[in-house]
Amino acid sequence: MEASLGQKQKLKQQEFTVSISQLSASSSGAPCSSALARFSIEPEGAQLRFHQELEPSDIIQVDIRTAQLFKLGHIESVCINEGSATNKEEESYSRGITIRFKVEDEGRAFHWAFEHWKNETVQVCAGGRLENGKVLTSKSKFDDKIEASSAKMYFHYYGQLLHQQNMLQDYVRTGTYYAAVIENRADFIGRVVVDVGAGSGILSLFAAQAGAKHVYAVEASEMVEYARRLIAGNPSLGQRITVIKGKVEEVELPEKADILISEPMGTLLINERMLESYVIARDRFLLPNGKMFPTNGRIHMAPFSDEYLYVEIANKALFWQQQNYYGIDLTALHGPAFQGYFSQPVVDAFDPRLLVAPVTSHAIDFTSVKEEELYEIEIPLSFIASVGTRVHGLACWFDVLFNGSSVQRWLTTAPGAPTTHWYQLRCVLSQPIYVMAGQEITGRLHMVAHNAQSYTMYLTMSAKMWGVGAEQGGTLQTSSCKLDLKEPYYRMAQPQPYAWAQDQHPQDAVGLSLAQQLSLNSGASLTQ
Ligand SMILES: C[S@@+](CC[C@H](N)C(=O)[O-])C[C@H]1O[C@@H](n2cnc3c(N)ncnc32)[C@H](O)[C@@H]1O
Repeated sequence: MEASLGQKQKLKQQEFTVSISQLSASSSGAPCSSALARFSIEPEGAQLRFHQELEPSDIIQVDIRTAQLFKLGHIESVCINEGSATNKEEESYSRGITIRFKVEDEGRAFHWAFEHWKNETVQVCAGGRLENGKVLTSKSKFDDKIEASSAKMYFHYYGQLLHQQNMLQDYVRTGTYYAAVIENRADFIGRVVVDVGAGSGILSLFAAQAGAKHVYAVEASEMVEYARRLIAGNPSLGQRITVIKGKVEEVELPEKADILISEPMGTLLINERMLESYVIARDRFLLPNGKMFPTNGRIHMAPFSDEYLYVEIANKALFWQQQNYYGIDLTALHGPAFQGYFSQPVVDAFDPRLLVAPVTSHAIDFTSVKEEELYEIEIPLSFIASVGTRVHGLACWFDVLFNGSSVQRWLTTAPGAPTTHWYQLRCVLSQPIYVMAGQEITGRLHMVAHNAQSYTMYLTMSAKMWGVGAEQGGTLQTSSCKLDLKEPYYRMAQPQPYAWAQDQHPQDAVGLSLAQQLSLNSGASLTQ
């Protein structure tokens, strides 16, 4: 079944052997006959034709754009359409064709193919008006909010095996997923699972290992071809996995899921805006009270002090202080260049001893958050400084929880924990603030989603009045910055265990080529 789906792009058709009988106002209860159901692309759009074995000339043509398919039972469906028999006079009444499949899986595949080819028609008719007056649009929720060029680069990136390998080789990540699934077999055994953004298909295979009845692996990039191969190479698991190419915002599935599994986390949890797709998949495919793996996530934040990092960033703009660059004074651009460097969040693994106050957290419950709530995230900040120091900005990281029925497992990207390919993220203030031990630091982190699958970050941090006059309120110093989460500064060459940071300062790892930075992380090239 998978092979013929895979070849569809080349063959431009897909076939199923079924039994059919026709129901209509004028002919009821016609006998069942064996037929070849063929989906194909014709000049007028995608078509479904039934070629009957006994009367090969009697072809029943179904216009998928207007037809509807309903399940009658495990192996029986009905297709309601306004088609015509090609060898007969035009008939203008609606009719039903009962379709019987040999096994349930075949019916499931047929339903999937029907919806898939219908979508294909929608693409062909993008924005066009159909004869029945319905306006079809190819724009999905994803297309509405994401710039086409961003999506193209994004799915191109994930279509390459090397980037999937990079994620698979993050053993903290993949090992935690494996443990969370296998330790919670009870949540998978006999269940229908949807893998949201399946990539290589690894999580679908884990779900099948844990005893899932059926897994729908939905993936929008060209990685589906490799996922199919990987799944076919593990046949005992693969027979319970259907790979579906498309965006979770657009594909149709033949049944609802008991559990969703996904790895939608980008840098700082929210980069790439895939959490929104996870939430849309929940609303489209998950049964009420179904489970989500992961179930919820938290963004953690704390002020940090890192003189080396600050000087390193400030020094990057020194180039623009040259007054005689081939006879040209560059200093007019020093200001914007300086601000530009400080608008890049820094991604690296830092020593948690750089944190200067206890952590504050922002929780997101994937099972209940509304998609729109992820468009703009506002986090009030309030910390008590543990030491007197210069605060250079806000350090951030995240974790997610797999809230299984048997075991609760956290995947953390915290500083000091084993390093993941997400590392941690730091927003560096161009104007550091001075604090005394015990002084309150307030502020806010405001993140606004943009159509290039990331966020603009607005950070404000203030040191509250201290000592005499403090009772009047008021702030002593305030520093703000605007950053683009899509343009981080990747500061590390290789994923390192945390032990690295204890005897060697992270600053030693600076000066990477762009190529090195690109190979770092699943988010890296997306951000260039
Ligand atoms: C971070 S990767 C995870 C891949 C795989 N699940 C794993 O854990 O190794 C996210 C995958 O989701 C896919 N993806 C992102 N948004 C999607 C969407 N809206 N619909 C379908 N696939 C999507 C990407 O192409 C990518 O392969």
